[in-house]
Amino acid sequence: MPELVFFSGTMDCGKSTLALQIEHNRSARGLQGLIFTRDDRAGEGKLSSRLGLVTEAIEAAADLDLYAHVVGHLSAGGRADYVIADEAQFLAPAQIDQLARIVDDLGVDVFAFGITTDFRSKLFPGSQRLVELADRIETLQVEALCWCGARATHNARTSGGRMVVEGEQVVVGDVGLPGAETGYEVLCRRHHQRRMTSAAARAAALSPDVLPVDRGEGPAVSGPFAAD
Ligand SMILES: Nc1ncnc2c1ncn2[C@@H]1O[C@H](COP(=O)(O)OP(=O)(O)O)[C@@H](O)[C@H]1O
Ligand SMILES: Cc1cn([C@H]2C[C@H](O)[C@@H](COP(=O)(O)O)O2)c(=O)[nH]c1=O
Repeated sequence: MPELVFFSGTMDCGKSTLALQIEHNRSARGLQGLIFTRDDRAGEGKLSSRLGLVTEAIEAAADLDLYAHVVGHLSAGGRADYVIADEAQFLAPAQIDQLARIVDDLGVDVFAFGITTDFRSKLFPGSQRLVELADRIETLQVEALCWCGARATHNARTSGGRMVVEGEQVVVGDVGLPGAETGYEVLCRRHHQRRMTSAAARAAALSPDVLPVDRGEGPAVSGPFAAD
């Protein structure tokens, strides 16, 4: 049975890498897929992974009817054995319905990849629709980690290094750029709720207000993986 599968996780957990692997394994066996993406960091019409791989993709602009596009491709004699949709959180809910229709009316597997929640831990509309419609939701197996060592489950946005909780839902950006005007950091829920990024944790550990009294028991533990 063809399926609509939603591979979800935080930023930087390997979604695009998995999309590229699925594409590679299927095309290596002679299958032909259509790859959609939207607002990839590498630029328009690209599906890119932080491991350095990138492939051409169809930019799924807001007004692109994904179902009509696949039908048009088939009508013109093209093949579509499967469909990949990366950055699916940016798709409109109607476009997710179109993905479901590709599965149900055309009998084609659709693999969608995206983050579920935004920097305020609110659902993206496209991800909400995927949760509502997907046959299966798969959580990525490679865990992205919070600075404390716990599994990262939430995406924080930083502005000039400080976590922010107000702003536009969509701002394309990357993790690992703490000084950037807009950056992102993955956190566990506890530290997302407390707005404690790695920089904030480091600053708190260095603050004289919270320095532990030295009782001659060795160095105080601070930084990543320290208990807070
Ligand atoms: N230099 C590196 N060496 C090994 N693995 C890396 C390196 N850089 C990134 N990765 C892996 O790539 C993952 C991010 O992959 P990517 O597909 O870009 O994530 P996503 O699409 O979920 O944002 C990281 O979680 C890590 O496992
Ligand atoms: C949390 C959050 C993220 N984004 C953007 C930032 C990136 O461009 C993508 C996620 O890409 P990834 O391959 O999963 O790392 O989404 C955003 O626009 N708004 C947010 O709240």
